[in-house]
Amino acid sequence: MLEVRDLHAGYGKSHVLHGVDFCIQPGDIVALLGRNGSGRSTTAKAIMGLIACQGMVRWSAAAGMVDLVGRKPFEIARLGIGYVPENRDIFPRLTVLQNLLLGQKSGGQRSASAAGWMLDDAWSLFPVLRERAAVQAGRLSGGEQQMLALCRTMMGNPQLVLIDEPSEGLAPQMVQQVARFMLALRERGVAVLLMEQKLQFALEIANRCLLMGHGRIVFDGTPAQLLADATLSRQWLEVAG
Ligand SMILES: Nc1ncnc2c1ncn2[C@@H]1O[C@H](COP(=O)(O)OP(=O)(O)OP(=O)(O)O)[C@@H](O)[C@H]1O
Repeated sequence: MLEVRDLHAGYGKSHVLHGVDFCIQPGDIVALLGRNGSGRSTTAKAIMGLIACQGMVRWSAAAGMVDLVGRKPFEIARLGIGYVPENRDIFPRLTVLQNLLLGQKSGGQRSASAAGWMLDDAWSLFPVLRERAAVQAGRLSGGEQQMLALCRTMMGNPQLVLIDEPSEGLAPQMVQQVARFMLALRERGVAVLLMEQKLQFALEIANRCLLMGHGRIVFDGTPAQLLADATLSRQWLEVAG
């Protein structure tokens, strides 16, 4: 469904991605792992059209196969790819409900056959959001803001969602809720690309993992394969919880 080939991107003269290759299939939860600064967020920004890039990013949308390179972020969102950036990107002065309804407007078209993601889905996965529906998003705790950011993106009805460091700064109980959220997405056939620093969290929920190093994918396999190779972790990952 998403095929990334020979992707190059960076910031001005700083070349960060040096030919990234990977694929994501429907219902996959793929963890993109690597040391700090290895280029995980840059990969997400390049796929979303937020920074200039070269290479190929093929996406099978409802209308057929399209190349995303050179498209604008709003077009990419409408084609069915959601993005939850590390800073969560919610509107702090709007209420929880207003944030969710805005998310509905920014996403792709709902097909007649697909029920799509509804407010009730957000409420049932994260009941605290319903309780706080009329509260300004800026007044929520960090964990609640993360829940809101995840649900807001889902209101756009993406088939693939790129989630950057969702566990960052969250209490362990909240991290478990985020994990349950991702497993609920998989049940609906939504694919996830998870940029994560916490190895244990990522490997518990992912069915595949990619390791980034030197601006490329240096490993693509299952969590079990990664865990079986201590050299890989030593070489490409920091010790992470
Ligand atoms: N806006 C920017 N301008 C210039 N350089 C940047 C910018 N954003 C990131 N970089 C640099 O690009 C490299 C890759 O950063 P990126 O954020 O993609 O890494 P990461 O793997 O997501 O790790 P982290 O979680 O630490 O951000 C780093 O060297 C970083 O300093």
